[in-house]
Amino acid sequence: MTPAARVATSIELLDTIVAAARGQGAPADRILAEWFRGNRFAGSKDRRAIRELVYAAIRACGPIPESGRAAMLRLAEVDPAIAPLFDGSRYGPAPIGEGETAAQGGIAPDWLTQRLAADGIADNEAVALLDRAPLDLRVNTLKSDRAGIDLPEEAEPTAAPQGLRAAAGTKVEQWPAYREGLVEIQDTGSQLACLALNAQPGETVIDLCAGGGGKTLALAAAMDNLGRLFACDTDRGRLSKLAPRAERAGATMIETRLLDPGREMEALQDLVGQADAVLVDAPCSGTGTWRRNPEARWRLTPQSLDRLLAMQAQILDNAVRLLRPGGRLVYVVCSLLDAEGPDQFAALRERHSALALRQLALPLGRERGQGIRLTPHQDGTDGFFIACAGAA
Ligand SMILES: C[S@@+](CC[C@H](N)C(=O)[O-])C[C@H]1O[C@@H](n2cnc3c(N)ncnc32)[C@H](O)[C@@H]1O
Repeated sequence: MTPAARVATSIELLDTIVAAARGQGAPADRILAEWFRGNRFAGSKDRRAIRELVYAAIRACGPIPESGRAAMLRLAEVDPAIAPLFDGSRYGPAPIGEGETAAQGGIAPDWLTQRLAADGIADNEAVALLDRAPLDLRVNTLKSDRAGIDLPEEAEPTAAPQGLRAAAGTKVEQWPAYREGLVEIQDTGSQLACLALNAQPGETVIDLCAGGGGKTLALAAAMDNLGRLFACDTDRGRLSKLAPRAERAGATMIETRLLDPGREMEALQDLVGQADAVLVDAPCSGTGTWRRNPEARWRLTPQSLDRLLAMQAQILDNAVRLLRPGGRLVYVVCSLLDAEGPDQFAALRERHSALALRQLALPLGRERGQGIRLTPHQDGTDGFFIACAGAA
């Protein structure tokens, strides 16, 4: 493909991505993967270039753009290599018309940019939300450890006890160490969220929003496969990804529980008052993960945020019921909005006055409200809020 044809294709893909974001359709990654599958004439260099262009254009727009072309014109404003490719060539985009307008730049839709700024995420902190994420790994202590592992490529230790950072684009999935479960791909912030729970061998631990089990696997390693570890989620598809991952990681102790939304406690009755520790990695707006998922900022609305806030409060109340006396709860969101983090946690402690604040000692992050905030700018991790409370 010519460079101009790649731009034209990227514009078409951006049209699909914008429509999907408006209608809560497929994520950008899936749209790209499907296009690549159906258009084999695009070689690996074309695919890489198109992916780069599409994501650069998504990052360059703040609010959702009118069209793929407007998004690409916005990229042309910040990348001088793009405008000359609007050359009207056979497979290229039409020349830029006089007075044709580009999409608006910025960090996010205006309402969201303002909310983040009010919550202390402005200037460099805001810009860093759209950086490219590094590739972080966690060495699985069920099979190896950071000091002893032999990897095919360089990786620097991170602040997480078993964390390593590889060069972006490293094909970790092709490493024998990955296929054999010695390393997992996991952001340093996620690793620290697991560390905050301080899960110990022999304990009863509940990962209440386990999803595909990224954090569950880290908890199983911390517990050395000893004790009881429950991975719960309302999403059957996500939860079903855990079994093969657990097998690869040698995590043999995990029991999964599929929960019915709105009736979660029915599947958890036998665990009421039993847990030494509950991790609530709650569904959230994901404002801290835009580095990986920049088009997510076009999907969030004030209404969907309100729904998430209600869901988080409900899940936290469920978590409290699972704690044994003296048990602990760690609340995690990969969001930098105070409403989802510090305010949600403070409201939990107001509803349950017997919950005592537990201080966290993490190697990264700064205090925010009653917990710790990690940010891409300050900590080089995804954005997180993490807090811990203990039952009387
Ligand atoms: C942030 S994700 C979890 C990610 C996961 N812990 C990991 O590390 O990969 C939040 C999860 O909460 C789940 N969820 C949504 N509503 C829930 C509910 N009422 N109870 C439990 N889990 C719920 C979602 O399906 C989603 O998988």
